Amino acid sequence: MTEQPIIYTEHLTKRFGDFTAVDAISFEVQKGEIFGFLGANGAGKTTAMRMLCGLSLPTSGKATIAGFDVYKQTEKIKQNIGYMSQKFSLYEDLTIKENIRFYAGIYGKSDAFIKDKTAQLLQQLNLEAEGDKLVGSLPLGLKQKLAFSVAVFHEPQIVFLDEPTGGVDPVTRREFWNMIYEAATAGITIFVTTHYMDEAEYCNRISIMVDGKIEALDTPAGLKETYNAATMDDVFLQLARKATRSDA
Ligand SMILES: Nc1ncnc2c1ncn2[C@@H]1O[C@H](COP(=O)(O)OP(=O)(O)OP(=O)(O)O)[C@@H](O)[C@H]1O
Repeated sequence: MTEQPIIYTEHLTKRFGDFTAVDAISFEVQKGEIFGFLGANGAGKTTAMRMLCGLSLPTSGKATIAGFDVYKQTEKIKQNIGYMSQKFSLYEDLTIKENIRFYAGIYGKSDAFIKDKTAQLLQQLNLEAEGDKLVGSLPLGLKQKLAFSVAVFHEPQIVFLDEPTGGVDPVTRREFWNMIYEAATAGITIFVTTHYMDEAEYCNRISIMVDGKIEALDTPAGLKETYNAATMDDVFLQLARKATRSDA
């Protein structure tokens, strides 16, 4: 028997007035998968992701996240997911420990859970002595790794990452992806947008959006074969060239 997909969408659509930002997308993601969600600027990725996170109601179509309905069970969805992006992450004017406590508190974790897991997290990031430092004083790469750790702190079923490594140096991006792999191995499903094609190669499967539609969806190897391309960069460019949207 196959497991229920952890993310399921069918003709999921979002219109703003008469503009269709997300146009009838249908796909499934399995538990523990690392799923890359690619597309040129303006393709509709953020709009789609906001619907999947229960932050924005679809205009039409269906979607369930961890079995919860995106129309009726948005609170359940929020409890079962983690989220981070380059734009929205930690509070710069709180310390590392304060940030952890704040986010863990939102998810109703016990003091004992927070204490144990905080020690574990600080050790993993080699930050044992830095817990009382302000997050604003940390370098960007470290801030992003910390933000990821905080996004999965409450052990969500899925974590949504919106361009999590934007502006981060290649070595730190590599380390960041090691953390993603560890989380996926622990059973957390990863849904990630990125503009870096080397990162796309690290995903189990990738979808590529063009003008609100999913134009391609496969493994990196499968996409390269279909588009007769040597690299993911080449696949992406072939598809992105089809875009007609003005901000794409
Ligand atoms: N609230 C809104 N009202 C009207 N149009 C919107 C709104 N939000 C997004 N759009 C439009 O929908 C389209 C898709 O935007 P979206 O931000 O989802 O794209 P994206 O693929 O995430 O792009 P980027 O990589 O630049 O973040 C764009 O043309 C954008 O201008």
